[in-house]
Amino acid sequence: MPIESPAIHWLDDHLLLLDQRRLPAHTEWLDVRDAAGAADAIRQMAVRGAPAIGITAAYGLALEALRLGPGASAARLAPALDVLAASRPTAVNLFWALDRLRARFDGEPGAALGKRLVREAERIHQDDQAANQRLGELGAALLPPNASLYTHCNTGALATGGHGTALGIVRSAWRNGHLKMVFAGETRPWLQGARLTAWELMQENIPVTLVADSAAGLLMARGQVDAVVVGADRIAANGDTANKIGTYNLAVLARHHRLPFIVAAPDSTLDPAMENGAGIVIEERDPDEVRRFGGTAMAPDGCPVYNPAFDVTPAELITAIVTESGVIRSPDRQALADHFARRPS
Ligand SMILES: CSC[C@@H](O)[C@@H](O)C(=O)COP(=O)(O)O
Repeated sequence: MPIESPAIHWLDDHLLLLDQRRLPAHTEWLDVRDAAGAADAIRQMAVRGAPAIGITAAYGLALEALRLGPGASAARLAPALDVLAASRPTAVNLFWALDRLRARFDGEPGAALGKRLVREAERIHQDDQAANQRLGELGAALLPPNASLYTHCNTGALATGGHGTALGIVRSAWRNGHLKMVFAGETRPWLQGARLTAWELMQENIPVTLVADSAAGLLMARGQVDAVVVGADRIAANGDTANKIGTYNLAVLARHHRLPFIVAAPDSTLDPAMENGAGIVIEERDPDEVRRFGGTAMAPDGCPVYNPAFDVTPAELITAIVTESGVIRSPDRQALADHFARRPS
């Protein structure tokens, strides 16, 4: 049964992806037919956000197997796996999803292999939607009544059709009547918060106020924020968390103002093989993302630029990590190990 969601339409032999580089109001679809097309969509951020990247990579590999038909085999899929794995480095969900598909290589090759990969990709997508619902409810239960939240980047349902991760908590809090306001940081340089989060919340009449990233400190100092809620791209075994550039700044501010700093992510974002945040590869992107926006120059041509797409928040600044299988309070190596031991396999 093909899955239909707002931004990823799986149509058996191709994948339609809503192009997130544009304002969602200006809907444009990308028609992806193979693994190279899926990798391109991920690299260019036509599809973005850690869980959506994993889901798209899974469908991309399944598409490749369908394209190979009777010739599909582990050996012939190896180049497609490599292309997808090289698309973006930071979000672990990409590698986790490819591993889940690789685990289905054993068994009959050819068309049967294609069917197994399609089923696994659909399962990853469905599991993610269920995980979003659950973690949204668990996270909302941590908030005070009538909460004003600050969020960063876009962690929403736009890509996967789920509830969202940090925005899953926002949605659940809104449904429970516990949400007063969401401050959405615009998230320079790519402006995911301004373009996507603000749009997404406005569609559901959830109260949102867009702010420049640099306004966060004043808001907190003036008592207008009760908690900061963000997503994650990779969480190391000690709880250090990679997320969109600017997240670390918010965690430092939240600690100074004694505000809860909550990270929301599915279990697929936990990377027990990564000792700590120092080992996480931080993607660096095109300097022109900082120098220009759209067709407009924002800085002198040729101005040297440093454009890391993510940063790492040390675990000691995080109040809780919320996944679909539980809340990890005061995350550290032991708390993460306990979470892994407790969660259903
Ligand atoms: C959607 S889960 C959280 C993160 O993936 C999100 O905050 C983020 O950093 C996305 O980065 P992006 O570069 O837009 O893919």
